[in-house]
Parts: sequence; C-alpha cells; structure tokens
Amino acid sequence: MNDTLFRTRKIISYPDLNAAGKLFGGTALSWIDEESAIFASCVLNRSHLVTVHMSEINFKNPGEVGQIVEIGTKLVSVGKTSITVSCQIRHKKTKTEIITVDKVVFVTIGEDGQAIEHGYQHEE
Ligand SMILES: CC(=O)SCCNC(=O)CCNC(=O)[C@H](O)C(C)(C)COP(=O)(O)OP(=O)(O)OC[C@H]1O[C@@H](n2cnc3c(N)ncnc32)[C@H](O)[C@@H]1OP(=O)(O)O
Repeated sequence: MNDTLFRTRKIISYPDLNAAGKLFGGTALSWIDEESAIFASCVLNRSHLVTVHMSEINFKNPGEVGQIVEIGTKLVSVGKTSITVSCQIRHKKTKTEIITVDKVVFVTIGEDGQAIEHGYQHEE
C-alpha cells in the first residue's frame, strides 16, 4: 500500500533492559503500541482508539544499551470501525530489525466504549 515511515527515535537506556542486558520485549511492545496508536489516530483524525489485536510478533535481533533506534509505521488496511497498521523497530545506524509486528488493529470507540464507524475512506 505504501512504505514504512520512520518518525520516532529512542535511545535504549538501562531501565529498558531485561535480565540478559538486552532491550526488554515488553518495553519494545509498549513503544510499538504507542507509535501505532499515534499513527492510526493521525490517519483517522480520531482520538478515541483502542488496540483490539496484535498479530504475530517477531523479535529478530537484540537491542543494546546506548543504541539509537527508530520506530516505523505503515498503513495496512482500513475497515468500517477499524484500522490496521504494521510497525517495526530497527537500529538507526545499521537498519537491522529488532522487532516487527505485521498487524496492529485499532478500533474507534464512542463514549459508551463501543465500536463506531470512523468514516475514513482510504484512496490507493
Ligand atoms: C492503545 C491501547 O493500548 S488501548 C488498551 C487496550 N485495548 C482495549 O482495552 C480494547 C478492549 N476491547 C474492546 O473494548 C472491544 O473489543 C472493542 C470495543 C474494541 C470492539 O468490540 P467488538 O464487539 O469486538 O466490536 P466488533 O466485533 O464490532 O469489531 C469492531 C471492528 O474490530 C475488528 N476486530 C475485532 N476484533 C478483532 C481481532 N481480534 N482482530 C482483527 N480485527 C478485529 C472487526 O473486524 C471490526 O472491524 P470493521 O468495523 O472495520 O469491519
């Protein structure tokens, strides 16, 4: 549909590490969730979105303390109340992938917490 755009950079710090001294998977997933949600929210111009599904997650390479990483998102598809994006984190310098998630699905919700149509029509 379109190419991944890398908008956000982060530096891996000591609080981000697991017991093996590598980037903790939970931290990486929290960065993925936030970046994907911001991207989806900007595409739809809606602020009330919730994550409803994450597809297979692949931890491809470890992240090391002090490394600068970049987080990229891409629009995958748009439904009636949902939007699907892909997200990845990679080393900024080497472009080596650290984690990829093929599909993160968000749903727009109303004040009652139920799904509502977002009205966004994607043109290829
Ligand atoms: C950014 C964050 O971290 S948010 C915090 C974590 N997330 C949450 O708390 C959300 C908890 N979940 C919910 O409240 C509910 O599941 C809701 C309101 C989001 C959706 O309720 P549902 O009854 O499943 O809604 P419904 O069946 O109508 O589906 C809504 C849309 O989601 C899609 N959808 C629902 N479940 C899934 C799934 N597992 N995988 C892919 N798409 C899904 C549907 O295909 C539908 O898409 P469409 O309208 O574009 O065709």
